[in-house]
Amino acid sequence: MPSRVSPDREGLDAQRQEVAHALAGYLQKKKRKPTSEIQIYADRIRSGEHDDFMRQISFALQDQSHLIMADLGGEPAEAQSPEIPTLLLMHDANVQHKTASSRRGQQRARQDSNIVLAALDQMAVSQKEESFVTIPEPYPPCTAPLESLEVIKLSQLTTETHHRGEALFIERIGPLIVTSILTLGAVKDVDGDAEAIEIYHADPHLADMLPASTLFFLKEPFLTRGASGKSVIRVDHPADIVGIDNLPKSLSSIASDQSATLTALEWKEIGNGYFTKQEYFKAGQAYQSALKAGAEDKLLLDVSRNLARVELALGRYEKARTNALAAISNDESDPNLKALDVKAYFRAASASYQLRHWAQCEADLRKLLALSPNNDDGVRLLGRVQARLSEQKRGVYDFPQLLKRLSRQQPRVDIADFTKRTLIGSSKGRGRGLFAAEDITLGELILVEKAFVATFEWESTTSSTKVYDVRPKKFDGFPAALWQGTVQKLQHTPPQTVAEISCLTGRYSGLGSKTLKVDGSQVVDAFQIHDIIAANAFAIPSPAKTKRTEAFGVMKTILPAGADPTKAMDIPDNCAFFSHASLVNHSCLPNATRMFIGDAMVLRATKNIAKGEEILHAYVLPSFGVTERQMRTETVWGFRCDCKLCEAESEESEEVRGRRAAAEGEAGRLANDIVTHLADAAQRSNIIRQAERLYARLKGTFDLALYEGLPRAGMTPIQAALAQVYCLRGEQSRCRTMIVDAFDCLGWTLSLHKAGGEAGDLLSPKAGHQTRVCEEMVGLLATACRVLRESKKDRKLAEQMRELARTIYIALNSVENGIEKMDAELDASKKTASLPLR
Ligand SMILES: C[S@@+](CC[C@H](N)C(=O)[O-])C[C@H]1O[C@@H](n2cnc3c(N)ncnc32)[C@H](O)[C@@H]1O
Repeated sequence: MPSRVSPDREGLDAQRQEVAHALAGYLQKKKRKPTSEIQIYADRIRSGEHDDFMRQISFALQDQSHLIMADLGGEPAEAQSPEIPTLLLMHDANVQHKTASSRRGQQRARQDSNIVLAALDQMAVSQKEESFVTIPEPYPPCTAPLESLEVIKLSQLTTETHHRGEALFIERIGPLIVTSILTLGAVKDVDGDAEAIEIYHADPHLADMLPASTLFFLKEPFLTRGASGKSVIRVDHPADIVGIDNLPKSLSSIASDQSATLTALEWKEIGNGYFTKQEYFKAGQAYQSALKAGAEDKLLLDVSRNLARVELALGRYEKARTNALAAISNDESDPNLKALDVKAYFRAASASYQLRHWAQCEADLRKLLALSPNNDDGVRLLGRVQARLSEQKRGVYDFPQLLKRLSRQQPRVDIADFTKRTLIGSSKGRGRGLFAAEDITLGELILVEKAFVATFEWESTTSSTKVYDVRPKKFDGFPAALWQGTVQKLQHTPPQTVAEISCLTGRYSGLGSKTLKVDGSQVVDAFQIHDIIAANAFAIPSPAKTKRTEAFGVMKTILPAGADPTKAMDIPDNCAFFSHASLVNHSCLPNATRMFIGDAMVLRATKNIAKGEEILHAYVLPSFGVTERQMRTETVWGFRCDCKLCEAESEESEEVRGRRAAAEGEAGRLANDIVTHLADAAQRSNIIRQAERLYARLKGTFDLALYEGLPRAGMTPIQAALAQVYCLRGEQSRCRTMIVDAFDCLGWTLSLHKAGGEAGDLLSPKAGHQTRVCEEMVGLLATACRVLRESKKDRKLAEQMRELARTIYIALNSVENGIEKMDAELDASKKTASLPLR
């Protein structure tokens, strides 16, 4: 039985049998009589139905299926298949979705508030138990102003219908229950008819925005089956909810409540009371009411300044800046007003800093310091913003210091982006891409970017959530907190940034890059953001892992997020997404490599890149075989790579690829043993001969004409191990030959004959194809340095190898931390030192 399932049609029949067999085997092993549903499910697989998620079932099972199969053959199986329950959930979700769709357009039954409220708790429990959310067929947010919609009652709603051109005017009743990324509640209309409501990506202050008994509008409502299987009104787009605070003038009579009876001063006092209690949302509402009540002159300035402070606390930086500027009197004759202007400028500057508008922040601070040159807060913030401006301009960062400051409490960095070395352009067959705006040398920074949103597993219980997506009928893990955080942040983001992010690739294009403010809210299409995240999110290591770069060894590059199709639910819990870096396209022969420091991505050149060349990194590591690489890129990102490496590998027969995979596995294991016990291995000729035979066997699997100029990465571990052994045995010539050969296999020409002008001159990419640098190169160069030091005339060359190793180390790690270990080992006893090359 093959351990990997090939996705082509031909193999499907055999796979179907295998999966059905595996499922039956699993049940047999568990001595469980198949429930009728499982039986039906297995039968359907067997008979060829369900082809659409056949592949997923295979993927889900493939890791376990060999164990299950072994079990059927009488071998004791160690693991049980955790995927079976997932398969069954997927099956249920499918059935429920089909049932719901068949009810489209049916009349809704009238319900009493008590019935709906009684069901609410039960709905929350079942949602928690199942703990997955369904993504329906995407539908757009309402872009029509409220005034243009016809108000309807709950009784007019029909099932599985989007009520376009209509709006509900409803009252919230009972509690709001937050489960994963959705908030459950209940509403009733003027007739006392009630219904449950499910709000996705709700504003974190929803309970304050819509306290119980508050009336609000819901634009273009959608009645559907909820997560619990019961009927609910589902709200996916936050802007579809319009509170009566936000009503357009023509409808404002609805909101004529007690706000008219209090004075602006009274509202300000109420706001201050809330502010003292740190109830910022309510404080903000009270200050808004003070403005509506006609605050004037000094009161207007005070309220605006206070509102700016509240908006800063709520993370609504654009509004914070607008209010701070509205609070400036420009009256320098009155020392009190002047002092208050200093405060307002500081709030404006703080908002600009958070918006990452560095030049604007500096300008705000200059105005502040003109009024009060020694203002401590102003001077301090000016220092920070000048550091950001310098990072943005020069791309100089104190990476070791940034790493040192990272912790679970502080996983984000305070830095500016450095993107000016790249330009957005069109990449043939790949959509948009990033291109070098100037020549970039191996090891240099290409870009540094802080994530638009980053989420860390310990910050949220919903960092990843199981999701059933009705479009591909796919049940998978999804970085739900990142999705929710992004939808929420976009509500309060300047339109230009919203447009930039909305331009990113996603299967469903929704509103595209159109930015719209309707009824006081930024309209964000939650489904569009879902698909953008699916195609553009990156998995990021936790700070603890990032700090491991301080040890000698190169941090593992982690694949971009998006469910790995070979492992359902295998999604990383720390995720981020970047507006600029997301534009980098894939190649198995990349010229860039990335690493993360907290929530920042650092992209470096792994070869010399000429101005105008496209920047490419590997979404999937080239060390996977071509079948696996293409299956991954197709499933997650919807494209098939057509690089030279994929082309060459595709031309090879299955037999050759299989032979190579087997030899690579054996060679990798032996190389690992050798470098772990290097001194011992160097003494044992039989091990050396075995390694040499394996090396030759592996080499023999490559057709050199087909691989002309292309890397053969699988050879590196055994070559590196042999180079070290030769070095330790004093076999200088063989060691040099092996190192040069190893570089050749990686796609580089390394000159080990005479010192060049610069260390970099000794290494050049082979003609024809792009190449990449990898961690093993550092070890190979260190071995080269050691072997060259043995000969007096090669001392200069030895030091150049060391320098080259350092350049590559930094290209891969971004920090020098840890390289000193290599230096120390090189300087220690020449004979006994061993380098950790793994
Ligand atoms: C992270 S985005 C990269 C930016 C994207 N090209 C754009 O225009 O927004 C990933 C998407 O780019 C495209 N892409 C990336 N690398 C590609 C490649 N080697 N060949 C074809 N399409 C590619 C695919 O559409 C993929 O889903």
